[in-house]
Amino acid sequence: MGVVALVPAAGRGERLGHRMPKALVPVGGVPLLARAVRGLFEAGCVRHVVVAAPPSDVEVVNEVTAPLAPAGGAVHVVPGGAERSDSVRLALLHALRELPGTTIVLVHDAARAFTPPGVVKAVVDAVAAGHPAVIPVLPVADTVKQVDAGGVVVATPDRSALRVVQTPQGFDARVLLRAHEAGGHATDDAGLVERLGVPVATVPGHPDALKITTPFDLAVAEALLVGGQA
Ligand SMILES: Nc1ccn([C@@H]2O[C@H](COP(=O)(O)OP(=O)(O)OP(=O)(O)O)[C@@H](O)[C@H]2O)c(=O)n1
Ligand SMILES: C[C@](O)(CO)[C@H](O)COP(=O)(O)O
Repeated sequence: MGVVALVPAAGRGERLGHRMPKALVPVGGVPLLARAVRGLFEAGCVRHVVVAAPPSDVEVVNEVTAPLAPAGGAVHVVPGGAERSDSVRLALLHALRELPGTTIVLVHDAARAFTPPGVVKAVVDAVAAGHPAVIPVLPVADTVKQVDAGGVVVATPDRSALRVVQTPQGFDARVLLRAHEAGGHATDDAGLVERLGVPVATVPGHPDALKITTPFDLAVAEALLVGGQA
């Protein structure tokens, strides 16, 4: 089973508002990207990771991630693109060109630095069991409203049928390639796969797999470390 993980890490982190790219921002002294990559390897089923780095930071990203690879594995770093989907596409093409035998591809945000290895394993197991696309999800805790352009409520969707989506998202490599070859952008890779009409299965996500987006999220991440939870 050839499992390769792609880690889009080329975002600027505008909402975090740090002076360095978000992937390199440290929590407890360790960059978010290094934590995310370490979690992937700790799952025990990933040997190769392809990181899409900010184009001006390829070298530093290489220095940060190269030592994390297990024996027989490696971290490959490629320059990312303008949007997340572009970064994933560039990493995917690199993986399929340089790592023949890749059958399962995970796509994991650098910003989800505290994702438990058990979530990674559950996604891989579900793809290996025959699901072409698998995403980790959580139930929605709050009541959700749909609003119009003016912010006026137009509907209250049934939240029992809604899920919050995390990463890593796992795919049969051929399906993910087809989805990216079809082009376009989506906020997650499952969104591209859905457009092919391919079913996307779900497995339970984990609250620790939060996406570190804002300064508040970074404070939550620091608190998880202090509390010994992550
Ligand atoms: N052109 C881009 C944009 C985003 N990402 C990555 O996609 C993941 C999810 O994106 P998000 O957390 O929203 O990060 P940013 O785009 O950096 O955040 P912001 O919108 O606040 O700038 C991150 O690991 C980010 O580095 C990427 O690889 N290439
Ligand atoms: C892929 C993702 O993490 C799933 O929740 C998310 O869609 C990426 O978020 P972004 O802020 O739109 O880049």
